[in-house]
Parts: sequence; structure tokens; C-alpha cells
Amino acid sequence: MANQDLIPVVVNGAAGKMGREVIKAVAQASDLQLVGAVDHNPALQGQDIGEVVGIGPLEVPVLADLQSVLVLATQEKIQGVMVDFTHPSGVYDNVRSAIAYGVRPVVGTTGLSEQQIQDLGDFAEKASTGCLIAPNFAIGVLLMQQAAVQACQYFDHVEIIELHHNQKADAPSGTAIKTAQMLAEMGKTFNPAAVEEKEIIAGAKGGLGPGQIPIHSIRLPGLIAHQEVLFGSPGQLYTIRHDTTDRACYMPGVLLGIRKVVELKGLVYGLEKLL
Ligand SMILES: NC(=O)C1=CN([C@@H]2O[C@H](COP(=O)(O)OP(=O)(O)OC[C@H]3O[C@@H](n4cnc5c(N)ncnc54)[C@H](OP(=O)(O)O)[C@@H]3O)[C@@H](O)[C@H]2O)C=CC1
Ligand SMILES: O=C(O)C1=N[C@H](C(=O)O)C[C@H](O)C1
Repeated sequence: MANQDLIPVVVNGAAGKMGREVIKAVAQASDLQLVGAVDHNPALQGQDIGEVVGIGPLEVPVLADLQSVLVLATQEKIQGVMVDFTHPSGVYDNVRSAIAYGVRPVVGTTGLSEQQIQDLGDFAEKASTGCLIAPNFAIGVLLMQQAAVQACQYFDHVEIIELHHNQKADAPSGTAIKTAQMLAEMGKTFNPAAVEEKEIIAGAKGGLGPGQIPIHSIRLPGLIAHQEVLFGSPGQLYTIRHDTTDRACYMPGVLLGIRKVVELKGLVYGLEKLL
């Protein structure tokens, strides 16, 4: 039986690495009510998501059909929220569906193009619905980005290295792209060439992100999520590094996003805008 004063939450990608953490965090939050768990893993259909993530029954079955679960989030007094940690291939359609059903998306899934984010913003605007897309929910990453923005005023040379587990579908990471975007927005031209360069092996110098800032992606088992922003000038190197050692680090940001998205009108890209 739903409590009408709680924010109804649907978790999409509920059985994934991030989805499992979100289920636990939502189940423990006294102002939120888990009303749906979506995952397309056929082996888990109909199973209680609480049992799946190891916290005991929550009386919420894992279902594959997002739209039928979204309906559950529209039946309460307070507008529902869909948290999405799925896959770059499905996230755009998931967000469109949530908005169409009047459910507010909180999106951690990366891999959306700039054009797709723009389209979703237009769609949210037309529907007068809040939507949050955040490539990273960890406070340490947001602080790293702020430090990088400050540092780039004093350094003309910068490159980004991101390191992730080898199950990651997209490269570079959404966080690395967002970091480069924030530096590019400072309006500087970075990395003036010192000599004429030739790439002997294609890709050796990384891919060029926003602001022509090189981004290097490493994928290895044993890693979780890590990023370095390296600034150089004659005689010094300034490196800012963030390491994720447990996916629990994202949960305070995800819960903040859920609580804030219900007050938003339109799309916000980046959790730093809600701090
Ligand atoms: N913003 C942030 O702070 C963070 C963002 N991420 C991003 O979140 C996303 C998910 O990461 P992670 O949890 O590690 O990935 P996982 O692969 O562990 O989990 C994704 C889950 O979603 C399921 N799934 C995939 N597509 C769909 C779909 N269309 N509908 C329903 N379920 C689906 C998968 O099922 P199956 O395995 O059967 O395919 C899987 O259970 C990635 O894009 C990642 O980059 C990750 C960490 C932090
Ligand atoms: O896939 C991951 O794991 C992560 N993805 C996000 C990204 O692409 O930036 C956030 C974090 O780096 C973990």
C-alpha cells in the first residue's frame, strides 16, 4: 500500500551494478517509496528486487516492461521519479517514455550525445517536467571538476585520463566529456602545439573532446572509475585525481537528485547545478 506523502521511485536497470546500490539507498530513505524495478535480464523476471539485491523482500517484482512500471509511479499524489542506470543504447527512449508518462527522470546512464540531451531538454520543457541528467553523482568528482575549472585559468595545457572497469560500454566516459566541456566553456584555447606532431599509431594521443582537449580512456578489470586531469606548464605538473573505490559514493548524489528533480522545470545537465 503506497504512502501518499512519499516520492514514488522506479529504478530502471535495477539489477545492474548501479541499480542494486540505488535499490538499497531508496529502500532506506524514509521520504521515498520504491514502486517499481525494471531490468531486462530474463533470469530475474518476477523475482523480488529486495531479494535480488540481498536486503530481504520489498514486495517489488523485477519487470522488463518499463511503460507498465511507469504507470505505477503516476498513481500517487506526488509525481513519480524514474532513476535510470541502464545502457547508452536505451537511455534516450527510456527518458522520453518517462517524460511522456509524467514521471521525472534522474539519469546516470552515460553515452547520450549533445543532440540527444538537447532534444530531451526540449521534450521536458514542452511537458513542463523536471529532468536531471548527471554523468557523475559523486561529490568528489564534482569537486575535481571545480578545481579543474579554477586551474585552467592559470594553465594553457591540459589533458584528461579516465580509467574504468572493462564492462563499460562507452568511451570516453560521460564524466571526462563533461569535464572537458566545463574547461572549454572558460573560452580559452588549450594545448597550442609546440612542435609539428605525427601520430605513428592512430589514437596514441587520445580522442579530442570539447575544447580540443585530449581524452585518454583505459579499460581494465580491477578498475572501478577513476579520472585524472593533468595540467602542465614549464617546470611544473598539476594533477587532480579522483578514485571511486565503492559505488556507494554515488548514492548521496542520486538521493539528492531524486529530491531536487521534483522541484525542477525543464532539464538540468550536471548535479553541480543542484548543490
Ligand atoms: N552518473 C553516474 O554517477 C554513474 C553512471 N554510470 C553509468 O550508468 C550506466 C549503468 O552502469 P552499470 O550499473 O555499471 O551497468 P550494468 O551493466 O551493471 O547495469 C545495467 C543494468 O541495466 C540493464 N539494462 C540494460 N539496458 C536496459 C534497458 N534498455 N532496460 C532495462 N534494463 C536494461 C542491464 O541488464 P543486462 O545486464 O541483462 O544487459 C543491467 O542489469 C552506464 O552508462 C554507466 O556509465 C555508472 C556509474 C556512475
Ligand atoms: O561506467 C561507469 O562505471 C561510470 N560511468 C560514468 C561515466 O561514464 O562518467 C560515471 C563514472 O565514471 C562510472
